[in-house]
Amino acid sequence: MTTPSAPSAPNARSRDLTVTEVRLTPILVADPPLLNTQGVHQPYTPRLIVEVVTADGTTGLGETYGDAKYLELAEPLAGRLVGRRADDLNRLFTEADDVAVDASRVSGQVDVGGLRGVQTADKLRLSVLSALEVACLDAVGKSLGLPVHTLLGGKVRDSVDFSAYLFYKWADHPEGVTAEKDDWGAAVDPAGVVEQARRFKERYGFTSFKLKGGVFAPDEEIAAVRALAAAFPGHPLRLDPNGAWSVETSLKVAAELGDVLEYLEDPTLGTPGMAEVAARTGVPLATNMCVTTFAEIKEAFTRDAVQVVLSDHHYWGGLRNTQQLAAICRTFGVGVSMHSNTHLGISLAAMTHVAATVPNLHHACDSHYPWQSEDVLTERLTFEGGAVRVSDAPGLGVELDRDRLAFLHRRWLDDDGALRDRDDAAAMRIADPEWVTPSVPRW
Ligand SMILES: O=C([O-])C(=O)C[C@H](O)[C@@H](O)C(=O)[O-]
Ligand SMILES: [Mg+2]
Repeated sequence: MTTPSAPSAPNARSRDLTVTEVRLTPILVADPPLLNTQGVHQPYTPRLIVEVVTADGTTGLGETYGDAKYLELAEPLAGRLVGRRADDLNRLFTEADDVAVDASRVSGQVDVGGLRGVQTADKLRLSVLSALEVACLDAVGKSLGLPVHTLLGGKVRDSVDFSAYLFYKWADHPEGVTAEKDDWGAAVDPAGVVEQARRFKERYGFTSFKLKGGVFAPDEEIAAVRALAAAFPGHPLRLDPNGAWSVETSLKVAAELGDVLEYLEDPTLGTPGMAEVAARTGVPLATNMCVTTFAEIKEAFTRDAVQVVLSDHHYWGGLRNTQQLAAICRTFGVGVSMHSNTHLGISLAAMTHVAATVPNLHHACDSHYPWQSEDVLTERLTFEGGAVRVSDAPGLGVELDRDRLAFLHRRWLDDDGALRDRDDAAAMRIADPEWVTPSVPRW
């Protein structure tokens, strides 16, 4: 018997995954005047771009929130990564618990900008670690010639469905505010929402629609969803007022729209309220506000408060935690979908890789990406038939455009600090000086 000759051993240097440098670049990216229950999006929103460089010369990319509270943590957490291998992630996450979080950043209350549930020290750390994890996985994948989904155990689908994320919006940011012009026009009534949906479908092929609600009185939003149902019969529809309604209002909306909604998202704030609504309606409830940490799962699932959890690798702490969340949901018979804040192509690529590995992802994912005219990639990701193809290229399969990154970083440097923290209520006060974040329930 002949012994097959051993495959040539990889050049050890070419596989040295020791992290030698982590580059953190805060940027400001253009954002249209999208309305939500707290106010309106700023003309530019902060994001943080992370580059992890390994000793073999590979650079991995990650992206997360860019507000000051995340930047403060990014430096010390990145420091923990330098000198460690990029595939030594479990220990990084464990040791990250020692990194102190400024107590003034942790209110224990619902996040003021971004509507992502309660603020905790752990969640702040995880929001930064997620970008480090994604950048490490990108670097490891590039170095080994493997796509990120393979590092996560392999894809179970070749493309990931996304839904159109409809917003009430103004045509322009308030007069006098420096902003990029967008070509979507205004959407402040049912006809405007239907027109926006039509354009989403034409441009990207989306076949399901989510309307961000909590902006107008519930009857107006019910009328908008009814108009969508009439214009797009049979298309899954969702409405998300970010907890702006009382239990009784939630039940009224559920009764009126029950025949056309795929699910109602965070109609009311908090697990007890969601549980009460869920007990009194057959319409499935989804959340990215009352289940946003592992600690919140037990109460919500045992009370049957939510039927779908919208995962988000940013605040859940990365792609592997997203898989763990999906496994817990599967155990409890709870559905999984995906939440999105304003994000760029690095995050869309990361979302697509992890979504491709989750067997029980039965709903189209949210993505703000179509609203972002700017990116830091050499090539934008595209939606075809409402879906993003899962890349089989090494790592995430995306490439950084350094000139674009430098341009968007320059914008951040030039800002006087007014835009470096997302604050939708402050942005609204420019148009309406009397505006205060509405107390909930608003209706
Ligand atoms: O599903 C959600 O709740 C969101 O996407 C929250 C976001 O912050 C959205 O409301 C926004 O960007 O205005
Ligand atoms: Mg939501």
